[in-house]
Amino acid sequence: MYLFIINPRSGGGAGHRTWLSVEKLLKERKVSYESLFTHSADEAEQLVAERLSHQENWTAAVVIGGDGTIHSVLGALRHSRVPLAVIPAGSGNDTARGFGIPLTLEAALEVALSDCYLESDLLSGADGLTLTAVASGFDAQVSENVNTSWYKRLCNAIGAGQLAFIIGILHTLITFKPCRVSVACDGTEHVYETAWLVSICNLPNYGGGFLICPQAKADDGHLDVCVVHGCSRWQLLRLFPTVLKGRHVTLPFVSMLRGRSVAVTFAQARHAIGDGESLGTEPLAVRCESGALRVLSPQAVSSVLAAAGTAASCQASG
Ligand SMILES: Nc1ncnc2c1ncn2[C@@H]1O[C@H](COP(=O)(O)OP(=O)(O)OP(=O)(O)O)[C@@H](O)[C@H]1O
Repeated sequence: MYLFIINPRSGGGAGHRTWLSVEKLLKERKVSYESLFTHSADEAEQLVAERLSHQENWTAAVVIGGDGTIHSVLGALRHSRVPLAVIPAGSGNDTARGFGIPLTLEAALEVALSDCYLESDLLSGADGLTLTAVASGFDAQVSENVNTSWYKRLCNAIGAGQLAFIIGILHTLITFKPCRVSVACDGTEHVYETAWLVSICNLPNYGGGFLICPQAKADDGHLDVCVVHGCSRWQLLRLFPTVLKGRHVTLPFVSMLRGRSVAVTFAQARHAIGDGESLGTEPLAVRCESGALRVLSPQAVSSVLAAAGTAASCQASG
């Protein structure tokens, strides 16, 4: 039995439209399912936990929505052994990209109905769980600005979600000021005097496909950290095209760190986001919860083929 969790307003209404098409395909294929429409993150966490506890035989929990919708059910799915599947219907869809899940409905549904999952790490902090990345500083401010903007709705309406982030970057570049930050990685402190951003990543990408930590792997038991510091506004602007390909990592004003626990304290209050959702402006303390969430992903197939004993599995369909 599959549990479909639908956020009808993700992607500016794409969630609802996607569900109508998916439901048709499920009926054609005679797949057993239950559906759950959710209207807020809090409601979703509670309803999903209730549904999962009512019966034992869930094959997967399939989210139709964007990164925020997936974020809302992490607490309910963590350690449940019910795998998460994703049919992307958001504007950024970074979770889907990071797990190699196709962005087209039919192909994503094939993955959701398959049985190959990765045992993904989760980022755990005072504000709960995050799957993709906890970002603080400039890019969190971009997200805050985009999420409260008129241009996000317009870009979603014309199917150009990524364009909203580009507009948001330019908007934030004019107003944001860098400041001192302390980043403690597995207890070792690194201090940067004029820091723009600190990103703690489980997946390589966020912000609609930017490869901020290109070497990050969901199932490696580590967090990858990118710090951008000591550069001018103009250098920061020129950095963004390089991030699309992950080529920024060798620049002199980019520092990459790695660890299992990361604490970030800015000298001035700075916004943070997890999976694109606001985490407020308090200092961050994030640790890696190894293999805490099963995720149905095409990457699991290659992991299984590549090495025995990897944190991935393909089982007979039930
Ligand atoms: N389970 C949920 N049901 C309904 N609304 C939710 C749920 N989880 C989060 N939300 C709210 O809906 C908003 C939009 O959802 P979501 O983030 O999935 O889509 P998006 O913003 O269009 O895409 P993306 O996050 O991929 O850019 C969230 O920012 C949050 O405010």
